[in-house]
Amino acid sequence: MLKFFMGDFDIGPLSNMVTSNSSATRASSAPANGFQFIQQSVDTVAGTAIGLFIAYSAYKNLSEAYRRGDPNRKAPLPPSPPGDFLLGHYRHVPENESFRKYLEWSKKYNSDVLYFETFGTKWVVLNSYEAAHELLEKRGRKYSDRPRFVMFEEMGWAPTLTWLRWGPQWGLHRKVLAPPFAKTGCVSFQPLQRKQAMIMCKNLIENPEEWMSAVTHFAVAIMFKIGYGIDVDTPTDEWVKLAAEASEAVGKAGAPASSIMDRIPWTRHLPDWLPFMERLKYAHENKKVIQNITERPFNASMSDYHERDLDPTRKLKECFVHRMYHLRGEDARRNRQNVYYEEDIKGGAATMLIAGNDTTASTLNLIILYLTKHPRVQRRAQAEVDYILLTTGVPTEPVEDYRPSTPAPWASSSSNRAGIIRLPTLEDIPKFKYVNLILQEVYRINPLSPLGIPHASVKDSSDIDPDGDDTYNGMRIPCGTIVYPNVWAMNRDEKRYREPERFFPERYLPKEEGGWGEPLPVGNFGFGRRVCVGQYLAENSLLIAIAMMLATIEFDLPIGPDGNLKDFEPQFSHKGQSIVLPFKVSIKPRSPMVEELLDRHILVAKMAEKAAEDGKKGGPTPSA
Ligand code: HEM
Repeated sequence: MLKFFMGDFDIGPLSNMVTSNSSATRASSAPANGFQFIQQSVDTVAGTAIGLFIAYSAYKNLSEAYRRGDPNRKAPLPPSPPGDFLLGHYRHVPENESFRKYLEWSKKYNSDVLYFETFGTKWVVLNSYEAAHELLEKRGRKYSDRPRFVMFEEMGWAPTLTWLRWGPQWGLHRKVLAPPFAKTGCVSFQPLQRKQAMIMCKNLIENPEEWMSAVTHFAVAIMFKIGYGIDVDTPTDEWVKLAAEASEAVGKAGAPASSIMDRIPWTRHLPDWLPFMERLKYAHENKKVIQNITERPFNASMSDYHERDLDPTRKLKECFVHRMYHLRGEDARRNRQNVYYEEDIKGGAATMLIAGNDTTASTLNLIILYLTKHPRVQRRAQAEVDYILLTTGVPTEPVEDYRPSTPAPWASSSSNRAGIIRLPTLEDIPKFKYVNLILQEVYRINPLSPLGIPHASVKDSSDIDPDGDDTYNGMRIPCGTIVYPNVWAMNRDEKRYREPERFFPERYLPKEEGGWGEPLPVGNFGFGRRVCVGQYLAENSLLIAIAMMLATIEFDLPIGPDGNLKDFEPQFSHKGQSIVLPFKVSIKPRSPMVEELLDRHILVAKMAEKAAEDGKKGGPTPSA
């Protein structure tokens, strides 16, 4: 039976079935001896098969009619590859790297929008920027829902903005979380980001073997401070471990809303030891990790809050949890209704942590990979940083080497040819044009969420169709369909990008500056009304971190056993997020001076932070 449901549907000639059906009718009235029992069983199976065949034919005819676009019916569905009876496309969409398969089908069926269905769960994949822009951005209100993330529910998530369905609770969370991370709002976090960037560079230089921990620490320390007011001092801190475990649990959970539980929700009640329920087992095994990351930092932050609230000499921290509790207290004092419950505060802080730390760290890992593998790009970016640090101006033409007259070869001990005497600041960031192009090229070639986080369509007051179905380029998108933007495919679209597999940051420069004038990549932070809340915060973190690394560090290929530089083929994981797996890299300070420079600046930054925190008691400022 199982094989029947899972396998391709093939029921045999119709004449056999008619015969079997009539014998089924006869057998039902016959006395049951051994032989008749067998015959009865055979007939029952045959009868069931006929019933299923009729149901299947009806299903097929109906869906064919939809596909053809019967003029009396609605527009046809977008094209889709053949599927199985009942299970539809479930078995046909690969669990790993499905974004590649979707692009392949998009070319095969010559359509940028593809349609899939499993047990009544419908989804479309948008393989072009044009489709994503039209549906998710221009018709954003209709496409701002999320599907139910049944697997994540099984993992035990508190209400988090990322997974919330479209509605008042989503609106409330977004209203609270978005303003502090808006372009202007997140300026207040910049001193913290710069301090952590300097600490990261120092850790990279001191312990190059553990370079990935230094990067993780950078991202975790920022999010813990912003969310909970907790200082995460070193890469070996227990909070880093906790955050890394949670990131791994989410990262390996598979693409959001793609498990069998998401497609067929009742399967969540099946035993998790069944062979096809591995992802349910995974959800159960990782429940504790999700519980830890949601509860433990929150409890620590709350006990700090209560201590400070009772002590008139101490100021509350400028963090999300303290700010939200302070506002709750204010509401209570003024007899105002408070709509943000403790669960919401807990969920909001956990959202920031999970959505913000791993994404930033994984992007930095990719940056280090591409800088290491492309020394020409690294040299050009360093030249830009050197120029800006020394002249405080912006290069008027491409700087390949800030001191072209110095004949030192790249990767020599004298790589700090410009002899920098200061470190990048946040005011410098807008001037780092080439550094920003490197970041854009990393977004394009390796989007962290190749299929984004799925949206879903809802009924909208502007709908023409009474069922809330929508039409795009003559194709019908039924109401309630899950929508995946294939960001990976969009950023490899040959109509937009020449040689899409090549890492070439100059492609975005205008033609008169020697570039190809190509558009910046799209979709790395999502689309429309669900676009990433933390985009500006993340970009500020990334740009100051990259600039700080370029100013102080030289990345090179690792040294092989023969003493020469050894090139390598990076390995990636595409389970959930697309990340690069650990690799070896040679990390050296650009000059002995940079370590001292880092030490001095870190000390100054810590003192400034302490002074701000020890200010007189009062609630956190509204922008915190
Ligand atoms: C490089 C870093 C990051 C990347 C690549 C990234 C990517 C994304 C993507 C693809 C989405 C889905 C958007 C959509 O559905 O259309 C998203 C949503 C979200 N991101 Fe980020 N993100 C990053 C950093 C951050 C940070 C630092 C925060 C912290 C505040 C954050 C908070 C969120 C939240 C709360 C959502 C859900 C928004 C909603 O559903 O309404 N992200 N992000």
